[in-house]
Amino acid sequence: MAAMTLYQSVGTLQSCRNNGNSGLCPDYGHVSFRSVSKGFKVDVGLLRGGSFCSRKRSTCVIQASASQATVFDEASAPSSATTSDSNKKTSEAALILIRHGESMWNEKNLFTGCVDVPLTTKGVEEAIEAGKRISNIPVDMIYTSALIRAQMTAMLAMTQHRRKKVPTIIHEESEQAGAWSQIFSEDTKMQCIPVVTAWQLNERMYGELQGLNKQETADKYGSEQVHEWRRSYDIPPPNGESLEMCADRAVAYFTEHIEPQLASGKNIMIAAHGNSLRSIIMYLDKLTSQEVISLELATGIPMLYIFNEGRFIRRGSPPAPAEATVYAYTKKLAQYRQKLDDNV
Ligand SMILES: O=C(O)[C@@H](CO)OP(=O)(O)O
Repeated sequence: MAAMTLYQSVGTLQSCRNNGNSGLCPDYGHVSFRSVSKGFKVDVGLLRGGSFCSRKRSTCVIQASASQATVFDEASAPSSATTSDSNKKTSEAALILIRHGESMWNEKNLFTGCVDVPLTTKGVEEAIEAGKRISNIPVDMIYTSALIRAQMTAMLAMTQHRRKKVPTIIHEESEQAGAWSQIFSEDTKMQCIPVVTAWQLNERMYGELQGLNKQETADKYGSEQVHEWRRSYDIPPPNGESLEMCADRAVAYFTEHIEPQLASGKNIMIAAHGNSLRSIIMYLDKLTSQEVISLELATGIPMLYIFNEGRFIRRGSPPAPAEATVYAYTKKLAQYRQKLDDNV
């Protein structure tokens, strides 16, 4: 597809429809809009990452290929942006969040929490599919929980990345582990992506619900009680962690370790869990303890944020390569993708 890529002239976002709200779209979900470029109309159909649409006077550049079109927002794009994986010239960086693919206990409908179970075949496929969605987005560092389902997801997703860097787990559990996993070639190091594993990103500890069947538990205690344990902000399951307690460690880890990397221009992927990611999204999107109740994350669907000038801008989930949709890349991300296309 590389040769088919073309840049059309700057167009103006003319209308944006979402629940009848012309010109103003929420940060979530898909929106459809039409863009009018000088002299000709372009119907670009679906747009993901509604933050692009939130400014009525936004201008966009349309990059079209035979299979898929991408759109990026000129207004938010620094002109000095480069196409390197890690851009030190601007503070913009990509943050990808992925909930692991289906695990063997998701399949059996068991409360899992911190029990360390692997992915199912479906989960493996979801992780690979997630990788295809982010295969054009730069990744300089990966953070995963200490649990195998998140680590499998990160590794499988990266097998699909077009840059073909190798995710390499950092072992710092002992001095010897660090020493024995050293790489002695600078060139090889440049082709590696460090993977940091952190227990703080683990799923919330589900206490005495771990290993119980979710349906049977709802039948026994009532679905309202079980929903409260599963989705409320501050009510913990018996001897387990509430979302608030989970946030105390997951969000603290994010702000202490991951945010500084983003601020230095590093593009980051985090592979973690339904509830540890809910707590991080609550922080990123400034959700209230009421709003977070209805936040549900699907397995294996990556979500992209742009970190710019200390702010997190939600961009939704990048489309799979086969999807005929338009995605609101930033200029920097569009240039990165273009560079990958040029090197094919
Ligand atoms: O069992 C778990 O650990 C979690 C995620 O699968 O369940 P829930 O959907 O209740 O957050």
